[in-house]
Amino acid sequence: MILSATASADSAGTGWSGWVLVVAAALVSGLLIAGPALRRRWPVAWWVCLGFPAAWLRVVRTWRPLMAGCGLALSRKAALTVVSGLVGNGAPPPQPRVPRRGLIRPTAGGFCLLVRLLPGQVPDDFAKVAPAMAHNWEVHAVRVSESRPGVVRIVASASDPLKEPRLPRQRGTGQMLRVVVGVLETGTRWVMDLRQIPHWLIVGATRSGKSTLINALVAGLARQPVALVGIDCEGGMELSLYRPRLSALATNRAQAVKLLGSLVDLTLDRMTLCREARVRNVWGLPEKKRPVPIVVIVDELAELFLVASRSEKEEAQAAGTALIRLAQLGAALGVFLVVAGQRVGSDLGPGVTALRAQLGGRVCHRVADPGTAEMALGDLNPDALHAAQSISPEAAGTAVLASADGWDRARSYLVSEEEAERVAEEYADLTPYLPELVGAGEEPSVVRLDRIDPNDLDD
Ligand SMILES: Nc1ncnc2c1ncn2[C@@H]1O[C@H](COP(=O)(O)OP(=O)(O)OP(=O)(O)O)[C@@H](O)[C@H]1O
Repeated sequence: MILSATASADSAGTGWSGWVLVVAAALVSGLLIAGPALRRRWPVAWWVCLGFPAAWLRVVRTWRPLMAGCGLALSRKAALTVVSGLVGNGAPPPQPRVPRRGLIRPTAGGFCLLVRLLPGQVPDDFAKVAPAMAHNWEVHAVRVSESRPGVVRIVASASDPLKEPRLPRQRGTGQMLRVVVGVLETGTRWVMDLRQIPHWLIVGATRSGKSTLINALVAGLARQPVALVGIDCEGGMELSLYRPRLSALATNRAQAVKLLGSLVDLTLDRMTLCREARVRNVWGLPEKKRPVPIVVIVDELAELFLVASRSEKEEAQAAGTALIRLAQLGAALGVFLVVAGQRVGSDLGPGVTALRAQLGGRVCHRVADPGTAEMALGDLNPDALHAAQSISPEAAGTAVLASADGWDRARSYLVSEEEAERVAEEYADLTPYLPELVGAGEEPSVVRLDRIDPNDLDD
């Protein structure tokens, strides 16, 4: 009786495990068949279900031979080898030591892991063999950075996230002055955060993607309670698109000098306000008293600095000095600069290098001359220079970003001029009235937009 009960339980158990095996096999084969379609339609789901487990297996399987092949394994002490040879009676000598790796964690479009360095190794030793790792693990790219002393972080991207960056459904970050403008090579969002890095220099040859990036930035900022001011000395051809959402726009250098002068005065007034309230920046002021943040967008820096005749020299110097003062004072007083240019070099004028030093955020698209890439990235991160110089013309919108913290490759979302224009029109009601710029507005072609009744604001 007992025997027959055990036998029936056994057969039931086999039945269950059989079914589990069949279902698992069906699931795996279904996933394999639907794999390519799944990858196209839901890349993250594909990566989690199929891509990551396969990559995990490859890393685990190849870690030791890869480290040995790349010269990152350390052979055991000679004495130990001799002793093991004597004791082990001809047994194979002990394996060389390889760097210890931590857990392999999945990311949105790849995986990352931490690796402890062996004695005598530096992070550069790993950075040099990153291409070998990428080939071995069959991933698009591998980046190596120092995580903390003695430990490196290896980040692998399975495919190139910059190939076709998809516009996310929600582009806002919910925070003021932070805009998601594109995607980073690591698969994460590229956030331009003006509170963290207040001033930016964006360079790139013609058709490299500067305007598209500015479109993405403006489309994000236009929805926020901030003032946008444009300086476009090429007759306003680029920035006049956002005209309904701009609090002021200068379309030639004479107007730009006037507008920049007014902005410097406004900044000095804010300084007095902060001093009287005994706070160190506008963010320390009570919300009701806090002045509206102003983002000044300068398109084509060279137009401000270039001098064709002697008479223009003074104007160019005045524009340069005002920009530098704004950059120096603005961050704490709620004035932010985004300066774009095709060619930025010290030959434009003595103020350019001083201005560059104040623009902490750098974005370098494909450039026509190495000097501009050097100007944008060279002083912060020489490693980024090579990456910037290898951007191809087909990859418009791709850029190298650098700040004091490091560098990244990224690509902006393709926000067309029509889309930017539509957003500017839609949010025109949010355009703040800036009485301080009234002086600059006296020139007929400096546009001042009194979209908001100042009395409403006072309430
Ligand atoms: N992020 C992107 N993704 C895909 N295509 C892009 C991207 N950025 C730019 N492009 C393509 O490149 C073209 C030129 O871009 P854009 O007008 O931004 O260049 P630009 O550097 O401002 O040029 P210019 O200095 O001549 O005004 C766009 O019309 C678009 O087709």
